[in-house]
Amino acid sequence: MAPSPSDLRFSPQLSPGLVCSTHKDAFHSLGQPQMFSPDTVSNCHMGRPRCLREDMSRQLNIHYHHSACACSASPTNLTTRHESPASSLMYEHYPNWDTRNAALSTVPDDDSDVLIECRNVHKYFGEKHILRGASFKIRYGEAVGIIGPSGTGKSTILRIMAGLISPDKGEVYICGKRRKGLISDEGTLGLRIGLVFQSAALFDSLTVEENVGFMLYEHSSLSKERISELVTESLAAVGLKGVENRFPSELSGGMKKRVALARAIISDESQEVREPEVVMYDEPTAGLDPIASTVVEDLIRSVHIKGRDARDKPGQIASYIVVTHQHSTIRRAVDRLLFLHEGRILWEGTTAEFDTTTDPIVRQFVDGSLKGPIKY
Ligand SMILES: Nc1ncnc2c1ncn2[C@@H]1O[C@H](COP(=O)(O)OP(=O)(O)OP(=O)(O)O)[C@@H](O)[C@H]1O
Repeated sequence: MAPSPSDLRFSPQLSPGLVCSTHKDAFHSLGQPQMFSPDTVSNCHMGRPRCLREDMSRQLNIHYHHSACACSASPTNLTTRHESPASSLMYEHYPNWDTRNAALSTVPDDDSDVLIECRNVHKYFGEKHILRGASFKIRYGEAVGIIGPSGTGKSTILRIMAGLISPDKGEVYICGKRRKGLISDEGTLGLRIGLVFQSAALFDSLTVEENVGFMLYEHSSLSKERISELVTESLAAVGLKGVENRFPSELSGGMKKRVALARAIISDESQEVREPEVVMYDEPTAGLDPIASTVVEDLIRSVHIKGRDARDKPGQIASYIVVTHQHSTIRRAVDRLLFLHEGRILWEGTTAEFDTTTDPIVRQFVDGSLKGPIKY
């Protein structure tokens, strides 16, 4: 039954044109205080009160533009959280946003949780046309696997999403905003992206502590002591203790992967706004024995927002993407799969659908059969 106005326990006054920084949607108040039920309010991934969805608003008989959703935060609430006026919050995240036209945004309502989108991405290496129109979306809260035959461009698409290389054609959108250059060329896009390389890519001449805290030592205003504490916390989250002073050469392969993960998840607490984070793992279990693989697969799950880390605290990673060839990793560490073939997404579905698909190419991959359309 739809709640009646008497069920509503608080009534923040909405500010015309205020943008929900999570979903880039805007609402226009109708010149009157609007009523919201606490039931409709939850925290978005930026830690801010989250949008009301359109269906909920209909139920509550709240009127606003049909394609927009309403951020339930009051200006006061936002001011308190971010120490900036609500209006400047909007410009901080969406400097080109036109408040008059905000509700006419073409961003569809059901794409409001898309963190990364690749649209028709192409990449050449010399004469080789590797990516040939890869298009897909990564949504908030997802655990996505990218699979497919060798050399089809899986690592390349990760590096493009991470902003390490540019596409030759097509676009990458980060939280709805088009990425224009490489990660080093641009300021914040509202999302942190971590890439954990297959090799772990640790600096051999630096200790574990220096490796994990590298970005903070280089770029944050935090004290050395505080960074050291954060490094210890980050290592604890991946189940490592007392290894701060070791060098990478003194670690096993599985430990190196954990250290690389700790480096990906450490966050700069001196930043005013904590952005959500997507972590990408390039073959995280390659070269590990089956038990070490299981440990890493569970670790990947544990630092996700739907998991609990080694300290039994909720994970911080909004979404993650795993490139893998390992069937155990496909089944244990991800929920949705993208099958990349000849530079395009040929198939996508859940891990359960992967097992039952009749697509001949994907089927051959599932079965590991030599018979089928894929020839080596
Ligand atoms: N920097 C580069 N310069 C030239 N060629 C490259 C470069 N990076 C990748 N390639 C080529 O692009 C193709 C795709 O490479 P990529 O590593 O993305 O494939 P993959 O699907 O991840 O393969 P695998 O499953 O074997 O790891 C390969 O032929 C590779 O040799």
